[in-house]
Amino acid sequence: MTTSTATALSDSPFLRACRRQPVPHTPVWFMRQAGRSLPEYREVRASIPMLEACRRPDLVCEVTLQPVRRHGVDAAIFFSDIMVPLAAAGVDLDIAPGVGPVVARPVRTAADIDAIGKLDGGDLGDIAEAVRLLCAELGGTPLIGFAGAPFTLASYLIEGGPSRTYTRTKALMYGEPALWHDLAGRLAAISAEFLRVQVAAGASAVQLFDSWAGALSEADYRRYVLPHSAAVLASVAAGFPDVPRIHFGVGTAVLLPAMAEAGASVVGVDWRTPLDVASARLGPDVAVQGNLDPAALFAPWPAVETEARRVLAEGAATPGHVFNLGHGVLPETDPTVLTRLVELIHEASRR
Ligand SMILES: Cc1c2[nH]c(c1CCC(=O)O)Cc1[nH]c(c(CCC(=O)O)c1C)Cc1[nH]c(c(CCC(=O)O)c1C)Cc1[nH]c(c(C)c1CCC(=O)O)C2
Repeated sequence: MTTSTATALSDSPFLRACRRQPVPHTPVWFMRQAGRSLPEYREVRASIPMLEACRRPDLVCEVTLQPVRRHGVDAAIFFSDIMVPLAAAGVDLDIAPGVGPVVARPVRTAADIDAIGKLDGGDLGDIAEAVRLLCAELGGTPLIGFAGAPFTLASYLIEGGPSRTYTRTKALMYGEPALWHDLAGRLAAISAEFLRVQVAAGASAVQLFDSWAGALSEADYRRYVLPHSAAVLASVAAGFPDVPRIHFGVGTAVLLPAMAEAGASVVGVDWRTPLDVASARLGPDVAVQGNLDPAALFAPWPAVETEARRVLAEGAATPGHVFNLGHGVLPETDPTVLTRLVELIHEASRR
């Protein structure tokens, strides 16, 4: 990387906001900005299964760049899936269209847990290659690397697929805590390695997705989950102290302080909690990311604008704000609304 690229990156509004430094405008990117809302994405993916697409550096690079070109967002997020490192560690799984992750043999016993392999960075050469290609193309635009957090990953492995109630996951957690901690510890090591490979290859920040942690009480989160997510974030902090760590989940109003304590520099907030309220709970040393309701993008533009301006105003009352949705872009979203939203955020927050 040239010195001027390194300076441009370090001075980028996204990384400055993560560090709670003054910014020329509020940075904005969208979870799932690369994906089915874009016709150019659907064209590239037409005949290629998701997990295969994730292992092709040229394709990952193209798809990651699509929303940066189209919307002018302030950061790219690496195109992959939270299940990719588990597949690389030998778990037999698929990503079924319209369903999500499906695990061939759900993990329920000590033997199942023992069968989960270790992830060796050497198995992720194509991931590192894709990150390097991307960083060269992105120049001064930061790339966010990501991984799934142990609870969210465990829920897919134990349930065998998506779940609304997490009954088997919780049954293992409450009923066999030693097995639970063994599994969560292994998943933490896999996620940490996935993040390490992305950052070592050039990613400027990381996001740990604990999308489904909101299913837990604060006490259970602290007891069964926090130590494992903290291990993932600590491993990034130890290797790359200057790389911001974003920690995100849905329905986490009561978990926000614990999610920060796990070692986050930025906490992602869904639309249920106003950003100023979230920030008051998180304190002055943590930035916030969010939190426009993804469903609000289906309203007529004046209503989208009103909601976006409210989020900006609430974000302005925090130590640092990265504008985002409260969860991922829904596949049916009109991409022209996303472009218009980026323009609005940049203009309305210009200082
Ligand atoms: C829920 C889900 C998973 N995996 C999948 C689903 C969706 C099921 C469906 O709607 O058909 C499958 C999946 N994952 C991804 C795709 C392709 C892109 C798309 O269709 O939009 C597809 C089809 C990309 C992804 N999957 C993920 C990313 C990275 C993060 C991002 O872009 O924001 C991408 C590009 C990460 C991911 N992957 C998963 C979770 C829980 C997360 C964390 C983020 C979240 O809560 O939504 C599991």
